[in-house]
Amino acid sequence: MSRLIVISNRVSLPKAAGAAGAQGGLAVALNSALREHRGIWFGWSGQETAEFTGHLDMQRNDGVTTATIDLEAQDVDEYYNGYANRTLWPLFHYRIDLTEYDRNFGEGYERVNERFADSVLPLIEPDDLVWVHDYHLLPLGSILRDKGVKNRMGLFLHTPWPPTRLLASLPFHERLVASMLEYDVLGFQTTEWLESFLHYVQKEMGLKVNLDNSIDYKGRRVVARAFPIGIDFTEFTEAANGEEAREAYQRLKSSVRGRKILIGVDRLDYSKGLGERFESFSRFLGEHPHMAGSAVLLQIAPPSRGDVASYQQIREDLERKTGHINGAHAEVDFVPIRYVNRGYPREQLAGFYRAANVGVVTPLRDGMNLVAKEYVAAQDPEDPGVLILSQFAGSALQLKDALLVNPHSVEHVAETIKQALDMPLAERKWRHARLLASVRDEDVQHWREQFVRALAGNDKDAGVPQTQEKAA
Ligand SMILES: O=P(O)(O)OC[C@H]1O[C@H](O[C@H]2O[C@H](CO)[C@@H](O)[C@H](O)[C@H]2O)[C@H](O)[C@@H](O)[C@@H]1O
Ligand SMILES: O=c1ccn([C@@H]2O[C@H](COP(=O)(O)OP(=O)(O)O)[C@@H](O)[C@H]2O)c(=O)[nH]1
Repeated sequence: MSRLIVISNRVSLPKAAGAAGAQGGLAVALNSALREHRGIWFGWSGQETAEFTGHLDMQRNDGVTTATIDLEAQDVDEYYNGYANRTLWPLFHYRIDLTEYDRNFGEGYERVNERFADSVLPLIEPDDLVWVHDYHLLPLGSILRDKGVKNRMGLFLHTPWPPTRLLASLPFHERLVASMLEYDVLGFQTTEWLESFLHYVQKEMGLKVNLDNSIDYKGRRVVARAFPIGIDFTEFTEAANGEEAREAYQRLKSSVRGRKILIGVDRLDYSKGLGERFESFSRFLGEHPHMAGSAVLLQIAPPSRGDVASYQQIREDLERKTGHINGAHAEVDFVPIRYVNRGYPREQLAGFYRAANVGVVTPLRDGMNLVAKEYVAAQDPEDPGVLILSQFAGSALQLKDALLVNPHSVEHVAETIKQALDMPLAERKWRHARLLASVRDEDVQHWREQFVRALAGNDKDAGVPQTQEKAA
């Protein structure tokens, strides 16, 4: 079996992990994938230095070998806060109004991708498979090719891929996409993002897409497929049955004194639709006065990317909105929205999910959304909660038995909250059983095996998830 070199923007180091839960779905998925596979995980340490040295910090923790570099402040500013999170992230989440185009960001992005390439190069051996992750590193494969790397290389994009007309607003978009065609495998979360990508290469680059969705480019064949990411189902269900989860469950249950619980768990990001969610809950409370006082929304929202202005703005907006809604609906012994700006370890989250009657996952756009899958995995099958899920999350293509909503429609989400709280046990059970089968069968191991098989070049039909195929 070939060794795997995994490269992502950030590597989650147990020692440097900081606030629990702030790491997001990518780190969670890669940690569990790498524990299964021999190899190295390379990326940024998350630390800033005065000057870039290229020093590699190698560590072995919990069965995973990591190699990290520090970046200098200007790199972090222009590459991570700049091009990655002020240009590509909003654009890929259809927020052209928040997308900033700044020449320095583009230069910083290219400089850091070069630095990544130079630093990881000595670690790559001839038979290694190189697996690059996400929008931070789209041109890395092409830079490595220029430096003589002949290995099989793949890219997995964790975010949506935008429609062609949106992407065309990005200066030098052709160059960016052409650089991606130096990979051997391009993986997307869903068939929807895959189709957008293929549309772009046909319409903007005039390339032909073969029947198996491969593209012939400069004498090489690039395979493009959907590989929906999953959770580590076994690990998560074990956590959900553990002592820490039980304590968290009790703590939450006893604090609400018989009221129904709705739960949201999201990085504090404008793509997660938190403002619309709070409005919907407020509308529900206003429309059903007899139920006001009998349901609580617990929103866990660890701060994310706090140096970026749009994230500071959404934080302020949500604080104002929560204060306003709580002021309007609170009683002396009851506050309807518990808004918590900190992260929790997943063992505790599992207990909170299990205690909640309704999981509210309503992003305006999301590559996948692992919280939706974790909520399902944490339920008691004999008395499960109900998942309300945005039709614009990648996970909606698999979790079709959730209550699918349009998160922009406050009316629709408010009605769906009522439907979820009123749902009879029999319906809750059959919906949950189907959701659970999908979360269990298309887990993170399945995702990794499918991608690595395609990367190794010995698959014929890998990567087309059964449930998504039916939807397409
Ligand atoms: O590293 P950060 O800037 O703190 O952000 C955390 C991660 O956010 C994004 O996660 C995506 O990956 C998830 C797993 O595939 C997926 O479920 C979710 O829909 C995506 O938004 C980002 O893409 C990652 O690179 C970040 O690490
Ligand atoms: O307090 C928290 C909040 C989130 N998470 C984890 O962060 C991940 C979020 O992944 P998701 O795909 O939902 O969204 P992303 O943040 O990657 O956009 C999930 O595994 C959550 O369990 C966590 O461990 N603690």
